[in-house]
Amino acid sequence: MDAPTATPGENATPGEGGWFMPSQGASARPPIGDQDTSEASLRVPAQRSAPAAEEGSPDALLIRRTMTEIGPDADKVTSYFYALLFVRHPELRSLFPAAMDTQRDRLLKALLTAAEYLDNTPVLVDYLKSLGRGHRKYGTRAEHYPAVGECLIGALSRYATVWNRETEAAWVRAYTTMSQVMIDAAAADELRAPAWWQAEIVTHDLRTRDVAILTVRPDQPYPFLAGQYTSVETPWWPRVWRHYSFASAPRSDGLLTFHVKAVPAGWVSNALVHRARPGDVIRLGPPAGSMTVDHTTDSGLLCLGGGTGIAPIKALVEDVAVRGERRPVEVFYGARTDHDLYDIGTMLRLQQSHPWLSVRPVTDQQAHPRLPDAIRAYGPWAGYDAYLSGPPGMIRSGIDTLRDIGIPSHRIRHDAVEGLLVG
Ligand SMILES: NC(=O)C1=CN([C@@H]2O[C@H](COP(=O)(O)OP(=O)(O)OC[C@H]3O[C@@H](n4cnc5c(N)ncnc54)[C@H](O)[C@@H]3O)[C@@H](O)[C@H]2O)C=CC1
Repeated sequence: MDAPTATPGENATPGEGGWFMPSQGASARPPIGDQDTSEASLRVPAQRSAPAAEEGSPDALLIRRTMTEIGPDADKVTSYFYALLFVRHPELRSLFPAAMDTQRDRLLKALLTAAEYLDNTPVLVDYLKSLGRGHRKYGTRAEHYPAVGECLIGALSRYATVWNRETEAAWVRAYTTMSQVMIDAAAADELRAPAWWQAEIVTHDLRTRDVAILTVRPDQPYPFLAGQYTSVETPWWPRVWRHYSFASAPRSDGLLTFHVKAVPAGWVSNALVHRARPGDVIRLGPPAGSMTVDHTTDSGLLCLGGGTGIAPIKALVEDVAVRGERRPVEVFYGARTDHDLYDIGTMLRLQQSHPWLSVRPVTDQQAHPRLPDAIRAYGPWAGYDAYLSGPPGMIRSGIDTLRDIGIPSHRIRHDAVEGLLVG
């Protein structure tokens, strides 16, 4: 779930949620969890404030009212939805992971996103197109959408306080329109890209006890932009997908790099860090995300990368270097301790090669994060575009700090953080 945000990481980047979304993940990613949380959470249209409850088209008001009503029963609605789906359409069960526990909150998150942006067509359409393309890797087909819609409405109608013909009609209209955008986007994507890529692990470099840098070779060309992320499925957890940002700009040899941190309950991350070896083959979904460099300007880039969040920041730096641009790029690389600065050597080498780049490591002091605040000691930052990547808390406080020092919201880019979406 990726959206138009100018503000996401299992190094994971923020998360993908779906109407119909076979992926697991604890909540709130991006931290969203496996970091599972991590990955899940971040990807949503961030940086826009939610409309006031009373604003909007009649359908949007009805849909938001249902969402508010079912809020306290969100878990029950989701469980009931999947129960209906698998009883009425048992053929769809195989599209989902064996363990559904972590999958369940995805549906509601996607609904919340859609409900929030119902009247913001460009945002919603971009979001749904990305979702539609991303669903191809699950084996989702056009004929599955009506089945999902029927069970969704069955679950909502059971738990909404007010459910009448008007409410149902609003949901049917909204679901029909939205699912058609997803179906069309998937069909268009089918003409130009595979549903997924196989990628062989060529190197596996364990940098700390729990962070590994993996380089993989896709089986066919994999077009993407620096700053984007993809979803990854390992052979050990079929149909469980997690998001990871690309840690390099596109390379002439076609190889892709990921930084992965194993986190408690992070199935995919743990497998990638502790089990994966060169020769193993993983699957990749399509690229997504809008935290990319605007090459139509020469503004400076102020980049904050926390922990494995340094991965897409490194890709952005490489992107600027490849283009031969000489715009100032200032990177603040945050970590809990010096030991956690697992890629500082690479960043300092980049700094040595590029006079326009400065890299400043920032470590916590007595367990207190110093990352967003550290930028106050430098600057001025007028004229800079800001890029944030790391844990959700860092992104949130980074946004506050950046706004506080006068960087307007439209110049702050990051993958989506779940909390920002609903908040
Ligand atoms: N595109 C993205 O946004 C990406 C996000 N990530 C996410 O980054 C995270 C990395 O995890 P770790 O390496 O364990 O990071 P970590 O928990 O060790 O923290 C990294 C840095 O962020 C700071 N930080 C953490 N929480 C903060 C808060 N509430 N306020 C201010 N600063 C805070 C820490 O002080 C440290 O400098 C994961 O959640 C991962 O999903 C990873 C890759 C890409």
